[in-house]
Amino acid sequence: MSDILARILATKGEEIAAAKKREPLEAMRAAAEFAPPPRDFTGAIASRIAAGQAAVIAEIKKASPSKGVLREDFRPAEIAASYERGGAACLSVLTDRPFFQGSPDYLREARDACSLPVLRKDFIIDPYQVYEARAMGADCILLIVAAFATAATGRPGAGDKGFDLATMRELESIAHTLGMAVLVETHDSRELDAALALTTPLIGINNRNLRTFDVSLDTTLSLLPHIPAGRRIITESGILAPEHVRLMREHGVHAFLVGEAFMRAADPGAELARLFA
Ligand SMILES: O=C(O)c1ccccc1NCC(=O)[C@H](O)[C@H](O)COP(=O)(O)O
Repeated sequence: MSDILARILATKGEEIAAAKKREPLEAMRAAAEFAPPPRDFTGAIASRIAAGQAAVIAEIKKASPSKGVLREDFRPAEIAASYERGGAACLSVLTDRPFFQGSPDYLREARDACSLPVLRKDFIIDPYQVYEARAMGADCILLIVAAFATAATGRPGAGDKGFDLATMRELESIAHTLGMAVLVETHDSRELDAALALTTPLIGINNRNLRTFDVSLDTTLSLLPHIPAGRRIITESGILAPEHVRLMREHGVHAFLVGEAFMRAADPGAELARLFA
């Protein structure tokens, strides 16, 4: 357990255990029932693409393990409003505190400041976090396939193709029951295979290797031929320049998850409009 993903997952396990003591599962379930109605995350992406535009999931993150602090002047509500003006289809808000300096409050503030659907960007491995996501107002959750590698869960034998597909399916099913979308994230062909065992149409390809932090847009290009029709491909990480957008669109990828390029700009929404003009 020496790589960063393993460390994040170990910390997440402790965090979840503490949260369950503070607020038991039943209470979190009830809170999810009283959350504002979900916004249509998948539909927001589909409608942009149907109109011939890029669908941008614009990320709100203060810091990351690979890059440190990205933005000192960090006001989620203002950033969200700026993203909406700049043409974002959806938002992604980091809620992990220890590694990304995120917060559930940032998600609430961002969602209240705009009309866009919002992804809870965190390391979701337990049903409790899915209810928690809905309770804080999330419209979509992220499932990172690498977090379900049987080596990562420490439950050898629970796996199928090396991944804990049963838990992935359970989390997807809870999210869908609560009216949320699911973005399933992959980085290689084994993870893609596992992702395709879910029913969600939203398949993310992270160009960043979460263990080494290497970023290559070839990751998306190499997995493209293996994704069946009917799934929506979202390229994630390392989109920093108009030529990156052009390259992806030339290969039929029209949905993007972008953080750093926007977070480093004085006006994140204006940078979005410039990058995707
Ligand atoms: O970015 C990291 O350092 C990182 C480390 C460990 C797990 C996840 C990590 N990042 C999450 C992401 O992949 C990005 O926030 C997202 O795809 C946007 O990427 P970018 O546009 O490059 O900020």
